[in-house]
Amino acid sequence: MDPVRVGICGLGTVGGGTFDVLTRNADEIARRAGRPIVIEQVGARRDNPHCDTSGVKVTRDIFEVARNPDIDVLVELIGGYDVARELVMTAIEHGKHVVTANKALIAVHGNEIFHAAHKKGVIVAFEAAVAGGIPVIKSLREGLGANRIQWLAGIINGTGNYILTHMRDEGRAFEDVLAEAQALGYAEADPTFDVEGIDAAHKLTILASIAYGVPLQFDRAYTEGIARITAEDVEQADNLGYTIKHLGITRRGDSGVELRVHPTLIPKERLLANVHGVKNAIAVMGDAVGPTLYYGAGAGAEPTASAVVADLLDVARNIATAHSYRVPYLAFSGVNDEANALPILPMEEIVTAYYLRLLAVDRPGVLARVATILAEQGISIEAIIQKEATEGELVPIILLTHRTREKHMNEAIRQLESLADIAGPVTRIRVESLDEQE
Ligand SMILES: NC(=O)c1ccc[n+]([C@@H]2O[C@H](COP(=O)([O-])OP(=O)(O)OC[C@H]3O[C@@H](n4cnc5c(N)ncnc54)[C@H](O)[C@@H]3O)[C@@H](O)[C@H]2O)c1
Ligand SMILES: N[C@@H](CCO)C(=O)O
Ligand code: NA
Repeated sequence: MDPVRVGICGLGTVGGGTFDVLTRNADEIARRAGRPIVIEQVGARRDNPHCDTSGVKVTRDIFEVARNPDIDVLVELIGGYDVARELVMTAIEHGKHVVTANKALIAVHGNEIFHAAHKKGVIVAFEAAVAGGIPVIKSLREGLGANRIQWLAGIINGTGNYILTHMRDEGRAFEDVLAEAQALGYAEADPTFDVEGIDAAHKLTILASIAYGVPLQFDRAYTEGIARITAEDVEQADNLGYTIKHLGITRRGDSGVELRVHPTLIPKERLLANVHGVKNAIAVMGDAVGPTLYYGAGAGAEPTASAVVADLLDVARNIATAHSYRVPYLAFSGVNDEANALPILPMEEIVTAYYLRLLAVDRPGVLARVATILAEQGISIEAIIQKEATEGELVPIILLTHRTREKHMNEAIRQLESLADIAGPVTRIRVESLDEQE
């Protein structure tokens, strides 16, 4: 059979890894695909010293690849929103299939891209965009196709988990570990995307669309980063039997879909609490299958290339299949714009448990006043820790609450912060039991 001719745009971390894996495993990949998958052209601003591109056409103009009639599939690995969007739309206009690792692109411009691709009858594949090498999109879209997905929760940013792991285990500074993650090629071009949860929210947006059939709605996702987690909170969480992880969580209820990324206390015995370093893991709850878990490297050159090349294999196998018989982009037939009108819930409407840390003046009755405010909002306390104070010192009070609606917690925190007995802002970290029954 004719080879599938690939044009790789962007030869950085993932582009370089993809080039290497495709070259190194060419024979085995060809046997799997039933035809060779060949790199016809590379579009890159500069050479990658790790890649031997002799024998391949190299251009500095990536749009030349998008228009090249000898290319069947454009692999977009430049990253970012605008140029990547233009590149992918140009490739689609020219009838090319597209493989991308760009979650920002899919989460923000995916609805438009899938519409254009659907019209043209071309494939847009993006396994590498979520959780790097873990085949979670394929699992959710195909393997779990029988299920009504109830919720999913995951560690879906490798850089953030790498930072949290090394800060906790080695007591190292945030900036120091971040620089290491950047040097290893894990971080986004703008690493605030990693630490502020934007990257995780891009990925969660994509997962929620595939899980429930809702349109991509990145602008409705709630995003909170890891930069404000303190060593004290890590220690207190540990004392209470929890680990703090940066989670993306989405849950489908009768009135809407929760879509949120934030630091989360999870029971230490959960598998997700034991996912360390650059590893990612996503727990998915389906009504028929029950809980399933997907684990592996969430970032890095070759793990991510593994997903890019798997998508190329899918393209090679489906290139001659009529478009209407292919697996839909977001799991539901069509492009998800009318499939499921369930709204994304505003953060005030989500229901979860909370960890609170307050600094109180050591006076009789403080605890009672705190408990009254919580009770008035219908919030019940599961556990409380109050440390001994030395004369005149502020004492930390740590509270774990039962599940409540976020708006009630917002009001309780507002009232707690206005108490004369409470100094400074109240620290709030959400708690998820990730119970299989929930
Ligand atoms: N690094 C990872 O572990 C990882 C994992 C999963 C997904 N991704 C995604 O993969 C994509 C690429 O990430 P990366 O880490 O390889 O980034 P990178 O910065 O290492 O590589 C991007 C490359 O594209 C080139 N480039 C950018 N704009 C260009 C243009 N207009 N013309 C020509 N070349 C251009 C850059 O010079 C660079 O070499 C991003 O969308 C990222 O989110 C990365
Ligand atoms: N910067 C991302 C790359 C993988 O998507 C991460 O650290 O998870
Ligand atoms: Na993946």
